[in-house]
Amino acid sequence: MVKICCIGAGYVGGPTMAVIALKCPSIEVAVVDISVPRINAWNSDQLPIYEPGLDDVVKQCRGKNLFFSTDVEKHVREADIVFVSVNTPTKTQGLGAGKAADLTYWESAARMIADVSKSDKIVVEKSTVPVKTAEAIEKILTHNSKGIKFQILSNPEFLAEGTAIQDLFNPDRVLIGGRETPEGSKAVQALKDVYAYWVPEDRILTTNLWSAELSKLAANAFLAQRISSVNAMSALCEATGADVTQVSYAVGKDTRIGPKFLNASVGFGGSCFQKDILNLVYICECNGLPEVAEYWKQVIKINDYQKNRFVNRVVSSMFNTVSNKKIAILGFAFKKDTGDTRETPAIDVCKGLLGDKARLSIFDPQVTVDQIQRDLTMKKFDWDHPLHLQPMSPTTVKQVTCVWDAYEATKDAHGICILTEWDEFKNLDFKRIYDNMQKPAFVFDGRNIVNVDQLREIGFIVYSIGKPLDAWLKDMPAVA
Ligand SMILES: NC(=O)C1=CN([C@@H]2O[C@H](COP(=O)(O)OP(=O)(O)OC[C@H]3O[C@@H](n4cnc5c(N)ncnc54)[C@H](O)[C@@H]3O)[C@@H](O)[C@H]2O)C=CC1
Ligand SMILES: O=C(O)[C@H]1O[C@H](OP(=O)(O)OP(=O)(O)OC[C@H]2O[C@@H](n3ccc(=O)[nH]c3=O)[C@H](O)[C@@H]2O)[C@H](O)[C@@H](O)[C@@H]1O
Repeated sequence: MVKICCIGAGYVGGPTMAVIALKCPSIEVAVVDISVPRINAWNSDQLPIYEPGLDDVVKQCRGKNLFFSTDVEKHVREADIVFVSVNTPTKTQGLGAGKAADLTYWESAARMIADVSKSDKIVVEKSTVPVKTAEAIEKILTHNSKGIKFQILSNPEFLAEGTAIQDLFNPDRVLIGGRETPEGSKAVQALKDVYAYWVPEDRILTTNLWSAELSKLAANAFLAQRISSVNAMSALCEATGADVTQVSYAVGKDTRIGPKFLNASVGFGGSCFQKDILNLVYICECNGLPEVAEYWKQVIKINDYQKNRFVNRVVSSMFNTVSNKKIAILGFAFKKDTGDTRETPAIDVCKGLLGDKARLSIFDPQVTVDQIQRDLTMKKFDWDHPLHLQPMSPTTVKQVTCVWDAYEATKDAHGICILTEWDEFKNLDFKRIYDNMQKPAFVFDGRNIVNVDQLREIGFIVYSIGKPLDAWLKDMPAVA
């Protein structure tokens, strides 16, 4: 029986391995992690991450051919294939600080694999890593190998949160990069055989190691670039009276461009887009390509501009001050159908409003009070470290309350900011909400989910990203 071990039981390791176990009943899969609470949660009824369909997959295989454990060394030693899916945060100190990927967790995993192994293994990069990481990992493994042979493969993951199970069941492609040697090809084939249980062969792409590593960074950069492009257009739409939804639709109808990923928003969030682009920028700079680095940097600059622009709209619309005003924040997760708040635009928007002394009442159906307080007090990039290394009891922000209901959040509020596109926000009783708010009552829709005309009819002053401006807002400056 082939044995797989995955180091890192996070958003990628957990769902990916659960799906491999489900689709390959004859393979034994162990997911290991240094975080005891995380593994305990994977072994309980309350999984550590919220992902539609995941509970069902885990229930079908846990205890049969899927195991979650903190006994990292035992499972690594026994495995034929070891996936590494640990954190690769942005460095906060030293060379490349603020851009380069911090490979501390990867390196310690590689050293441990070399230490405990007693048989040949295939080691698979599942984490997103800088180009040429495989070379460094190879060196660590071979210099400590005691005669054991390791083959390194790059198998980046393309799932998106909220649709992870669907994406894993039916991936657009699986990418496997390996050394172009007979041993390398054999290892690539072994991993191909795993995916071939359920992925059609023409969707399993094989490349050299460096192409696979770079393709992952490139794919995220292209996706984020689309969002920054449409968000840049949203500012121009507001200035000219065009409607960004109509523009996106018209542009996306061109089959060469396509309709997906063209929704204007308050900005993209999530654990990877910014991190991976910063990493790409750093690699370009290190390779003497400052113009290319500058090009990709713009994607992040526009994203920051969009978040600032949103905050400035809120403040300038409300008579240039939100001091002591209650602002309801609907949605804190970085997108719907996840409880993940890593790099969510809500953090920057809330901090911006708090900077202008607002009082915030926050509601998100999947995010806890503790998480929100941690996010609003944590230093940039601290979130991307294993849980037990993060500050656990930071000071709470007094002007922030978190509630479990949108009606409670909006009661007596002066304004509402919609920051996540949760479906339930589309069906709120906005007449009831309006009646219980201070007047004039404002709605700032950062996700373009409300029916602007209906809300205006109720009496709201409405701002919706990239849509023709409310008469109220027309003469207000919206400087970013
Ligand atoms: N979150 C996402 O949607 C995607 C993430 N990725 C990439 O996958 C990698 C992992 O991301 P996530 O799963 O989101 O992170 P995560 O933070 O949810 O999970 C990483 C896990 O690794 C564990 N860990 C760290 N060092 C370890 C060690 N030496 N031994 C054992 N366990 C260790 C941590 O405790 C943590 O539970 C990152 O490189 C990320 O860029 C790639 C595609 C999608
Ligand atoms: O490497 C990763 O971590 C993953 O990053 C993204 O997945 P994810 O961040 O989970 O979610 P997305 O659906 O890509 O959304 C990212 C952000 O962009 C925003 N977005 C997305 C699409 C859009 O049209 N407009 C827009 O503002 C979302 O609201 C969200 O804040 C990629 O889509 C995955 O392919 C990749 O594997």
